[in-house]
Amino acid sequence: MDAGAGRRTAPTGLTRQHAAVHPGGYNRLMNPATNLVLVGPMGAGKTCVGRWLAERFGLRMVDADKEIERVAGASINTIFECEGESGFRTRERTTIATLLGDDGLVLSTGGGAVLDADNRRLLRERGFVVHLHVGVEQQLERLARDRSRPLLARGDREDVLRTLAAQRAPLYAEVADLVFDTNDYSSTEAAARLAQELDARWQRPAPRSAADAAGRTQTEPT
Ligand SMILES: Nc1ncnc2c1ncn2[C@@H]1O[C@H](COP(=O)(O)OP(=O)(O)OP(=O)(O)O)[C@@H](O)[C@H]1O
Ligand SMILES: O=C(O)C1=C[C@@H](O)[C@@H](O)[C@H](O)C1
Ligand SMILES: [Mg+2]
Repeated sequence: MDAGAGRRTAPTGLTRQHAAVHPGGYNRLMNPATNLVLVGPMGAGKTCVGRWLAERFGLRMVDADKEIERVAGASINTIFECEGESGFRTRERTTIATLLGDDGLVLSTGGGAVLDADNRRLLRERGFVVHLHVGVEQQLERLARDRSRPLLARGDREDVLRTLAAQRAPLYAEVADLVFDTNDYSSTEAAARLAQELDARWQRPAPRSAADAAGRTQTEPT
């Protein structure tokens, strides 16, 4: 379900920028990370918008949830059943740390990745972090037919989503360099508008040359 499902007419677009100074000393507005990290609630579009942005910016798309499933050889539902949420969170922490060892990524995180303080620190250190926002009403529409998110099976969906939103809002705010509200856009519109914002605001370094990537300087003999 996509293509503008449940859109309202008034475009709200952007957003807010986070003017905090990074622990490393530089202003977050000039954060020169080579990785783009997407955080936000379930159904914000981290996975589908991430794919589009990776293509647009020539980056490698990685999705933490999918990587966890690949490594475990099991679905997120099964991991929750067998190991509980805490087992899933342990896997999530390891996976994010491993993935962020690399450069030139779009990393789409799971909705609860920000719960862990080590994850929050690493996301900020290793990426330009975009908080994709979505409100609970839109989440309910976008995820109406979804059965792959175990937290949504824990009770009344709206109650669950409102509780998670209240708990997590300060954590998303803590890590975000940029906040982008997706409520009024289809996933492709959101991706295109966010890409424009990133062109203006993300001071990403030039891509490494093939020689750099291979660990040589250009003057060395081949
Ligand atoms: N802007 C949008 N408008 C309408 N539908 C959308 C939008 N963004 C995402 N969707 C739809 O919502 C569903 C969930 O999207 P997606 O999987 O990208 O969310 P997510 O942020 O990655 O969630 P999670 O945290 O659970 O991984 C998909 O069916 C997707 O097509
Ligand atoms: O919001 C959450 O805590 C989750 C979101 C999904 O992306 C998955 O990571 C998992 O279903 C948990
Ligand atoms: Mg996702």
